[in-house]
Amino acid sequence: MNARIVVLAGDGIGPEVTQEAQKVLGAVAEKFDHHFEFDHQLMGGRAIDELGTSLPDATLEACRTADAILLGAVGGPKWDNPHAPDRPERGLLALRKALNLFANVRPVKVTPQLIGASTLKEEVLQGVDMVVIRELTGDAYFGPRKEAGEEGYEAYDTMLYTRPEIERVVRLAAETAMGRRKKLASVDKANVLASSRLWRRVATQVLADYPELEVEHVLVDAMAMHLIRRPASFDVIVAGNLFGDILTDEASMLAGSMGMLPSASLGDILNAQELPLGLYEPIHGSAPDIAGKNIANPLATILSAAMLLRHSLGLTAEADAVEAAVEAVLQEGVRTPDIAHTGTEVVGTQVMGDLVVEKLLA
Ligand SMILES: NC(=O)c1ccc[n+]([C@@H]2O[C@H](COP(=O)([O-])OP(=O)(O)OC[C@H]3O[C@@H](n4cnc5c(N)ncnc54)[C@H](O)[C@@H]3O)[C@@H](O)[C@H]2O)c1
Ligand SMILES: CC(C)[C@H](C(=O)O)[C@@H](O)C(=O)O
Ligand SMILES: [Mg+2]
Repeated sequence: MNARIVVLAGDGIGPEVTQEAQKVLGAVAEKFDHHFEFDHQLMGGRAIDELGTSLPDATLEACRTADAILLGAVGGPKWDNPHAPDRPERGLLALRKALNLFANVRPVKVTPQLIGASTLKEEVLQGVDMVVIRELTGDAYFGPRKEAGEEGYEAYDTMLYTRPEIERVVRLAAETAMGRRKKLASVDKANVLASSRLWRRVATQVLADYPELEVEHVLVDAMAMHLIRRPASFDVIVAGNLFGDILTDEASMLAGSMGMLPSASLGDILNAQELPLGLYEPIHGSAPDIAGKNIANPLATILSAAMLLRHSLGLTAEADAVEAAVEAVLQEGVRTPDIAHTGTEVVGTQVMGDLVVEKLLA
């Protein structure tokens, strides 16, 4: 097949990890006889530096017309000035919103080979295999906001959800659970927040259509605890934008590192007539502390590329092959520093990418 993949490398380790994912996608094209065009576009901090805006019009247009989008990460201390007119992260939020990518799918799977990389006990990690579906275009991220300004007294961000916003993401989570172990946990803070009470009411109504599902409503603070106490008991978790953001960084440590969790940001896939345009990105950020050192773990981005193959290009065998190649490399005890433990061989970002390619082409 022919596909145009927009690559938004971004800032910090973004270019380092997307380079490895592109290498792997190139190997997929070679092995399976596809033609992928990689269309590099500016977004985030570099776009502010070069074009004065975090999401240039040309980038948005290239994304809209692409078959899929692969993103590294944006942001960093260079652009942290609170008085600057634009921020790298704003471009990412604007892109998600413009493409109506309301569901951020974040699978959390503990590979047996990585249990040693975690600080948690083996019996807690055994069998962890969940999908967190994070709502991505609502909540405090997009509600009415007031910045304080230099001498400002107050500032606020409003947690705003509407019924349709909750309905569509909960339905997507329910359908996902129906195709898995039929368990769904919906996260909210309904004991305190009005938006969460609406979330719980709407979720309950939607889930009435799925009597086969085993449903639990969990308060977000308790969820933070349950995630490390009984992670294997979760199948699909659905949460609002902010709670989902925080809980998945926590959940990444079940898998061993932030460098292991991929994600797919999708729109209305339940009613789609054709393969959906999606944005695929690791859940981690631009990791300024390790940028430019060739030590970042590229696997989250490589696994995001596998999700891209599966969801936006419909290439299931190819996606499986990438995931199998990653597993094979881990099986051999090769690790980037973030997931290294006793008895493993430590390699850099580029060698990790090369080894995945090698396994893929073997
Ligand atoms: N999607 C995105 O573009 C995205 C996501 C999260 C954060 N950010 C931005 O990134 C910047 C840095 O944020 P942060 O430091 O809080 O979070 P971060 O995710 O960049 O880093 C947190 C910690 O995890 C480590 N880490 C992250 N990815 C790694 C990888 N692939 N391999 C090995 N270690 C890895 C980092 O070294 C750091 O110690 C901020 O500007 C933030 O807004 C962007
Ligand atoms: C950088 C930031 C806007 C982003 C978010 O909060 O959505 C990040 O943390 C993520 O998880 O993708
Ligand atoms: Mg995050």
